[in-house]
Amino acid sequence: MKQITCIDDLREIHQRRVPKMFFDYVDRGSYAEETLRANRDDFQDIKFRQRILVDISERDLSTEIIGERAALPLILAPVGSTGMQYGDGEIHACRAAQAAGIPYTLSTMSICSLEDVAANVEQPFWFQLYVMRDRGFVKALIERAIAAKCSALVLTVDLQVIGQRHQDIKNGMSVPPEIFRLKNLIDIATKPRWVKGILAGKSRNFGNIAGHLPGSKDLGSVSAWVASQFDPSLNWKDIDWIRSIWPGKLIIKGILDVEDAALAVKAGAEALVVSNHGGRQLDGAPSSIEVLPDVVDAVGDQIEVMFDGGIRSGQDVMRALAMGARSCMIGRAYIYGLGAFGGPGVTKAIDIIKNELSTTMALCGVNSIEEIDDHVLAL
Ligand SMILES: Cc1cc2nc3c(=O)[nH]c(=O)nc-3n(C[C@H](O)[C@H](O)[C@H](O)COP(=O)(O)O)c2cc1C
Ligand SMILES: CCCCCCCCCCC(=O)C(=O)O
Repeated sequence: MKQITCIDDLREIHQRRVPKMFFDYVDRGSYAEETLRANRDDFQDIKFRQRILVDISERDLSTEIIGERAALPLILAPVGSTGMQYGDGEIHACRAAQAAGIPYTLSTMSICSLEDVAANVEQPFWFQLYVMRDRGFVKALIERAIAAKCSALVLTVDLQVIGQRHQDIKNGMSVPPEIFRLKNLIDIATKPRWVKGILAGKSRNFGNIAGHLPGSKDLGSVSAWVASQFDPSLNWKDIDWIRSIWPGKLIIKGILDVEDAALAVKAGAEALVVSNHGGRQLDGAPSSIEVLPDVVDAVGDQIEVMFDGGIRSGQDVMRALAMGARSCMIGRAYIYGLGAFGGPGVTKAIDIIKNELSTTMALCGVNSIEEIDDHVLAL
């Protein structure tokens, strides 16, 4: 892996090794992908102030994330269908995160179930919740997260309807995926490593939501399935209901508006994630980094503000921290590593970002995460 020097290298290998329908599901965004592009482009407008002759010999990248010590200000974001990128992908990713000393978030839409992951890792992980129409099922799901000793609940609030991903429709990325389409079969035949990895995995279907998947005869579009299952009536009052079941830390993910940020504070969440779902939902929404400073100004002293969207380097993490985020989630960056090499690829992605962050801190003359604020930026 010596030749791999950046997240883009992992992306390239992921693209070569994983069938196109699964790679595109990760890589692409919704509609015209304006927000997907903005997430990346807007980072590039943020420039650093180089500082020299500062003693930067003792740099410390550790920090606190919702009251727990973490080796880095980094969290692996919830990513649905991770186990389709690499067999038992959720377990590999969670192990890599824990070895690196950072939190891992298991998606409701994971392939490995809560129980599979809990049985195969050593420390608690976070669970991400989608609220479905069947509230009895949602309650049971939260209770499963409690039984699995999850240490935080991440409630995702920006996907009660799904933004259309054109490429997924063209590729037959339906529920379940149309792998038996001739084009997909031919593609899969050229990806023996992926097949081997998938066959080595034990989990094959969406482990958390068994009973809510369509039968093979009702094969349908992702949007039709989401419309039939996800609860579009979800609103702020439901937070109390979730709180009545979940006694632990609650993080609200998918905030892009200062008024919503204030409501998240009022709802008593421990943290919020400024996120546009990686440009996969409301196309035409601003990039996450564009709205971050306003959210931090409005609520940053009342709630822990986390950030995601477009992070592909330690420089991007530094930019988000400088703009007021306390920690960052990464989605595609670690999935590219997983698709390329399994667990070691996730470790590689985390290491790349860690080393880039460390070097960027040094060149900006800072020694600790707590020291990072807008003084590191050339404004
Ligand atoms: C393939 C894929 C699947 C995702 N699935 C989920 C999910 O199940 N739950 C969720 O809250 N967010 C999900 N997200 C959004 C991520 O948690 C995160 O917000 C996003 O990936 C951040 O942008 P980035 O990929 O540019 O880092 C998904 C993202 C990707 C790329
Ligand atoms: C077979 C394709 C799986 C589709 C699952 C659809 C649900 C979407 C939830 C995952 C997610 O958040 C995302 O951005 O994708």
